[in-house]
Amino acid sequence: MQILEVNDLSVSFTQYTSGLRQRTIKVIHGLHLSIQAGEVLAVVGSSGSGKSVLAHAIMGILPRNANINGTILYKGEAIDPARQAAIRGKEIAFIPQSVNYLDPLMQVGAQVRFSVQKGDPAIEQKKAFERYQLSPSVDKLYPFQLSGGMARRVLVSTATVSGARLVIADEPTPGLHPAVVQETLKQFRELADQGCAVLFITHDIESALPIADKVAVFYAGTTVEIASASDFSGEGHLLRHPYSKALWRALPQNEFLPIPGFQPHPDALPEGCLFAPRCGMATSECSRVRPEMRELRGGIARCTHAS
Ligand SMILES: Nc1ncnc2c1ncn2[C@@H]1O[C@H](COP(=O)(O)OP(=O)(O)OP(=O)(O)O)[C@@H](O)[C@H]1O
Ligand code: NI
Repeated sequence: MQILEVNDLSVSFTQYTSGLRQRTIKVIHGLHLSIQAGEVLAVVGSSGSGKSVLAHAIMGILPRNANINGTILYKGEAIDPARQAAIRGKEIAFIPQSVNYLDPLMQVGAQVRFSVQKGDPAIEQKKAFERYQLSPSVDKLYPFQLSGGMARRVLVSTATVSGARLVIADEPTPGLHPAVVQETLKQFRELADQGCAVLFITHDIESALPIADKVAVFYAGTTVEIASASDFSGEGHLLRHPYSKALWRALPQNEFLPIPGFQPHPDALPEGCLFAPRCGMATSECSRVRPEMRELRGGIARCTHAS
């Protein structure tokens, strides 16, 4: 069953520059992706590629100056702001990139109990605290009394006790102890195995691969490839898009080869393929025409030359 489907999504922000002059920058464009029940989709890509904006668009928590086009379907039904508000925290759980999303005026144990939808709130909260190595005394603390790592573990607890059908985790693990990272990843896999769909945004491809079914590679505001996690192996020959291959080869445990050049800024995107200025395979056609996503060897890639 398809839990989440994003079709031709674009997000732009209107900003005031000098005086009353406005400018609009499009930070997500032409984005398609879907997640089935039972699936973990990892979303990777460099800083500023639009991963958090996508998460916020799905949750319905973008700021007021955002304009959204395209459709977001949850269980086959388009979601509008009213429905997003109704299912947020219940059917869709969110682990935000910033720990500032915790309610500053509520003790954290109560926040976790408040999220429990099935079973006894006190028991479920206790189990989650034990799983994430939070001592019982943390129950009565307020968010400002927590370290960054503890606050992250509280956020993960909140999402995992919620019984949500879709979990969106935006970089949930930086700064956490390796054992807690492993526990969190294991929990995502278990949630998916119980029928949940998990969208897992991360910088760490390597640690996401063992639990992910698919990987979506973001570049400059859109997906350039969606591949099976198993395609990320060896020298990356199974990957389709030159950027995914370059990203894979750039990992220290692989060839540690940096990618020359920079990701373009949203207000200065190249006319053709977004990656053409940095791509060794680029031809003159690549600088003129922006490729659409196309199916290729069981995955999807946005590249004219990929084979
Ligand atoms: N409220 C906003 N107003 C204007 N621009 C924004 C706003 N929020 C995000 N952006 C821009 O949108 C682009 C995508 O940002 P986003 O936070 O989604 O990146 P990201 O892929 O999550 O990066 P990171 O890996 O660093 O978290 C960036 O260029 C960012 O500056
Ligand atoms: Ni982000």
